[in-house]
Amino acid sequence: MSLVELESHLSFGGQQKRFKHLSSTLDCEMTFSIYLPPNHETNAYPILYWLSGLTCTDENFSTKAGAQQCAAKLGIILVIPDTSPRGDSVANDPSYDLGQGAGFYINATQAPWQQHYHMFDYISQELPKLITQNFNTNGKQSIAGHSMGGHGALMLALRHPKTYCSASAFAPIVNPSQVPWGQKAFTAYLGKDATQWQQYDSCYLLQYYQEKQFPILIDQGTNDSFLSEQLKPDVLANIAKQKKWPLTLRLQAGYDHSYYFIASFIEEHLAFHAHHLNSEE
Ligand SMILES: N[C@@H](CCC(=O)N[C@@H](CS)C(=O)NCC(=O)O)C(=O)O
Repeated sequence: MSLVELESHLSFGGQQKRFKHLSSTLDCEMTFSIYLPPNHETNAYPILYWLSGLTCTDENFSTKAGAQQCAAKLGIILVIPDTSPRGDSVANDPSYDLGQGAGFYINATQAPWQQHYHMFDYISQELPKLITQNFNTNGKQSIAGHSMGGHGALMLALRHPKTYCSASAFAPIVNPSQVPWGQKAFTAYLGKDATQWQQYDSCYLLQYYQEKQFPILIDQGTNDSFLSEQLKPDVLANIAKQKKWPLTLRLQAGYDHSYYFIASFIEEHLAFHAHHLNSEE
C-alpha cells in the first residue's frame, strides 16, 4: 500500500512527517503523523502509538504535546493516527462526540456507521503493517492516548495480549459502557445490546483478563471538568488492585483536560514506555 508524503519537518535532529494513504479497512483515505528519531534510517527503533481524543486529528498531538525532543533522546518512533474515518462520503453527526473525530477505536456494526467505522482493526492491524513495511523499526511497540484515545490505548492493549510492551493514558475513559460519552457512541455504533459493548470496555476487559500482565501508567488532572462524569479512573484502579495488576494511577493536582496537561507529563510517559520497550522480556 503506497504512502503519499504531505509534510516533512526537521525536529530535534529527527523528522516529523505526515502521510496519507488509502485504507482498505476504513474504505477511505486516511492521514497519519509520524516522528522518526535521528538516525532512524540506520537504527531500528521501537514504536509508541498515540491515540488522540474527541475532535482531534493526527495533528493535535504532534503540534501541542511537545513529545519530539524526548522521543529523539530516547529513540522512540511516534505514530499518531487520526481519530476516525474521514471524508464527504463517510457517515457523520453534527455533535462533537459522534461520527468523524469520534471513532472510539471500535468496529461499528450498525447503520450508517458500519461501512467505514472500523478503527479497532485499523489501529491494531492495517496501520502497524503499513508502518513496519515503510519504516525501519525493531518490532517492539507500546500504546498511549488521551481521553477517548486513553480508552483506545488501554482497551486495545487489553484486547491484544503480548502485542504492546506497556500502555499509558492521560485522562482516559476507562469504563465507557457506564458513562455518557461511551453510552452515546456505543449505542450508535454497536446497537442497544450492552453485552456487545463489553469487548470495548477496559474495566470489563481488565476484570476478566487472564493473559500476561503488562504495565499501565495513568495520569489524571484533578481540575479536569470531565473527571467525575466521564472518566472515573478509580474504577479501573480498584479492579487493578484486586487483580494485583501493575497499574499506577497518578492524580495530578490542579491540571485540566487540555494538551497543557499532556505536555507537562509526556516526558514521563515516554520514559515509562522506553523502559519497557527496551527491557529484555
Ligand atoms: N471543547 C473540547 C471538547 C472535546 C475535548 O475536550 N477534546 C479533547 C479530547 S477529549 C481534545 O483533545 N481536544 C483537542 C485539543 O485540545 O487540541 C473541544 O472541542 O476540543
